[in-house]
Amino acid sequence: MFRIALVGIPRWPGEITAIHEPGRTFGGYVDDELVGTACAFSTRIVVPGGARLPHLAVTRVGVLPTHTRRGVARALMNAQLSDARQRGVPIATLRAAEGGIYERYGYGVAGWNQVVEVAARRAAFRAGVPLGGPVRLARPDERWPLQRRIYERVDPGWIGAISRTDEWWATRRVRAEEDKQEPHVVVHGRPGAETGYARYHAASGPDEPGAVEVDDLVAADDVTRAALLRYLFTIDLVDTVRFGALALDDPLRLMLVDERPVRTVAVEDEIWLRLVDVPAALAARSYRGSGEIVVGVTDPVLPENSGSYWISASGVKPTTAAPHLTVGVATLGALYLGGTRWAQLAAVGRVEVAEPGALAVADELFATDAAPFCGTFF
Ligand SMILES: CC(=O)SCCNC(=O)CCNC(=O)[C@H](O)C(C)(C)COP(=O)(O)OP(=O)(O)OC[C@H]1O[C@@H](n2cnc3c(N)ncnc32)[C@H](O)[C@@H]1OP(=O)(O)O
Repeated sequence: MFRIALVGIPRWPGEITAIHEPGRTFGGYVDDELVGTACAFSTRIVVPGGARLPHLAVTRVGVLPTHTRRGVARALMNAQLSDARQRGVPIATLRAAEGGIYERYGYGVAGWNQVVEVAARRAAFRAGVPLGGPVRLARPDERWPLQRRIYERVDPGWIGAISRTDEWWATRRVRAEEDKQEPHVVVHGRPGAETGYARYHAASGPDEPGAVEVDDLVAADDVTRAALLRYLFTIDLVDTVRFGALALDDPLRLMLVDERPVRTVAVEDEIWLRLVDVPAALAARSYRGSGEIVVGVTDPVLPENSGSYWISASGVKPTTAAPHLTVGVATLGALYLGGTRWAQLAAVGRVEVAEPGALAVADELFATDAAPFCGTFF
């Protein structure tokens, strides 16, 4: 059904149950006919301060073209959110097929990624960039279990990173292996103690001889990362290395003598974030500085989130005090990982400001060191 809703998805070759987590698929029915779905993977997400919170990775939202625009998706999204709330999941995120759909359900854009192309033959590393240890290519039979083992060992801790489930790996594996171009996995670190990998394949466009696309890049440290990049930039006959998703503040440019071989060809919204349990999610992240503010939140879909919250570096608690700043839950979702500033959203009318000085306090409280980035597509 989802393949009919989202035109262009290839037929799934195996058992569909392998890619659906039990209990996480909602169906929308009209007269006993299945006309819509909303699915999810149960993972964990890293929030500012490093806590890993239960997280719903929402995916495969679709309604048959014969039944769109009559509230099926709305019913599915609302049911999914209520269910997550009851199960104690404080955060949901998704990747949006279109930008105009999900804000009405309380999702805001909390993180972006950039698509980057590197003219590999011109990419010379600066003297201070680590050489890294030797790399090796994974054998086809070990490719997938090895990626998973390394991902779980590295256990990415950047803000916005998520864990990956059985169903997620099953989906990725089949989709990557059915591609015309075989995936290759290059690995860094001693066998049994690998510290990172990059998965890439030859670009398939007829006008792209000599181009490879990197679909996944995971490194435990700077040494590993440098080693994997050095490998990718020195493959014979490869002129262009395209990274499908890097963090906005990725240091790649800074590693090179000349930055110009690195070109950002697109910036895309990546993390659409929904605070399912506002007090739990606010209390789970860290805050900076000595300021304090009262934030008012409105959430028509999950009204139990509506209210005022006192926020400071020492904690978060509900309050009856009048809010300094008031936002819809989608705007709070956009702010939550620190990727957007309160002052910016106030300037475009997305924050109701009762106390103008509170904007600078809020920006200091919510500030983080790194741009939020997930790096896991679902
Ligand atoms: C996370 C992911 O899975 S991304 C993949 C999303 N899926 C797709 O793009 C597949 C193709 N599209 C579809 O299946 C459907 O059109 C859906 C799922 C996007 C929407 O389903 P519908 O049942 O038509 O949505 P529903 O009738 O509940 O509409 C709810 C609201 O969203 C709006 N809306 C629905 N689709 C869109 C859209 N593509 N762009 C903008 N607004 C939209 C409706 O106008 C309605 O607005 P309102 O609340 O102001 O009345």
